[in-house]
Amino acid sequence: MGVGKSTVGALVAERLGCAYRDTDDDIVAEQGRAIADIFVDEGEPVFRAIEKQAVHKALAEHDGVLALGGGAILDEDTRALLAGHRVVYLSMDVEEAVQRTGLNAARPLLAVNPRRQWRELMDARRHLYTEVARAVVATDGRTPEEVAQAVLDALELKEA
Ligand SMILES: Nc1ncnc2c1ncn2[C@@H]1O[C@H](COP(=O)(O)OP(=O)(O)OP(=O)(O)O)[C@@H](O)[C@H]1O
Ligand SMILES: O=C(O)C1=C[C@@H](O)[C@@H](O)[C@H](O)C1
Ligand SMILES: [Mg+2]
Repeated sequence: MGVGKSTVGALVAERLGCAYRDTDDDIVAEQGRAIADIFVDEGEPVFRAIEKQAVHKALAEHDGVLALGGGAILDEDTRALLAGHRVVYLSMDVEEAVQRTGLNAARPLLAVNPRRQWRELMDARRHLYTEVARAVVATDGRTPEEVAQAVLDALELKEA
């Protein structure tokens, strides 16, 4: 969460000359409300069901760079579907995470105690991110442009 999936995803797409899409944006557009509102109104399980559908739709329709929501990999079917794709896990340490996300209420799962909640989430998820990833790219101390270049290098892709 807040590692730069949207920022870096858009930059990578620009460099490759392909389309960029973000499943969080798809969900907001389709639902006509913010992600935080879906969490508050209906709870996380309903959000995850909406997210699963959005990710599967985007993977079927879209050809280019796709940024996923941070929790999309919690779903087993989604992880199986991702196995056929060049998945990049962007990583960062907790201090960088707190700096990038702050106390931003738009990220409901970090709204109360960001440092502790981020650590707990990562302890529960790290193995899943690693499992689906073809490449792991550390983002700490790197600008978004440097991260985008590291992604292209890790996937052995050339700029268009
Ligand atoms: N490499 C970087 N260095 C410093 N700041 C960054 C970097 N990448 C992104 N940021 C900043 O961190 C914040 C989060 O970035 P972004 O929204 O792209 O993350 P995200 O992974 O898409 O988050 P979410 O999980 O909420 O979708 C933004 O303010 C962005 O400008
Ligand atoms: O990591 C997560 O669980 C989330 C990440 C965001 O991209 C959003 O999908 C939402 O805030 C949940
Ligand atoms: Mg994002």
